[in-house]
Amino acid sequence: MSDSLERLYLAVLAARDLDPATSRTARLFQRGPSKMAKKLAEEAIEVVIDAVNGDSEAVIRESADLLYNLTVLWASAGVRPEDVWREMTRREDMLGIAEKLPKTPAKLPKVASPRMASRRPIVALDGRAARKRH
Ligand SMILES: N=c1c2ncn([C@@H]3O[C@H](COP(=O)(O)OP(=O)(O)OP(=O)(O)O)[C@@H](O)[C@H]3O)c2ncn1[C@@H]1O[C@H](COP(=O)(O)O)[C@@H](O)[C@H]1O
Repeated sequence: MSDSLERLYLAVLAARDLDPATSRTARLFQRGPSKMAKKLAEEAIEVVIDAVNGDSEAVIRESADLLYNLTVLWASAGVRPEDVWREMTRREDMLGIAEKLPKTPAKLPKVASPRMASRRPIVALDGRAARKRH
């Protein structure tokens, strides 16, 4: 799946400077991040509605639209797909599955995953402490 997203991301980058009259992506870049964010939020809501209605075919279609709008917003924010994969790997190493880190270090597993055992321990900071570090 990441290959498809990476190909889409490159296509979005290539379309950014096309004619907004014929390219939806160029039009989104012309209208800016707030329009991109609005479209992404709309797609997320469409996925939610279709999932609640049990319409899995619609969930598939709207999820593809959601991922498209997400890659457009990534490109606009200067985020690359590999940046997101790296964060997901970091979480997977920390917790065994790619999920959000607990807010407090106390909830982190005592024993890191085998992959982490050989690495320098990552200390997960709560939001305040992390902000202070930068
Ligand atoms: N992968 C996509 C892609 N997925 C979804 N969409 C667009 O996103 C829309 C889904 O959003 P909506 O449901 O809001 O559709 P809509 O109601 O027509 O949108 P609005 O009228 O609200 O703007 C679809 O109708 C598609 O036009 C995409 N548009 C472009 N791409 C790819 O992006 C690249 C650049 O294409 P252009 O933007 O056409 O240059 C190419 O590789 C394309 O394949």
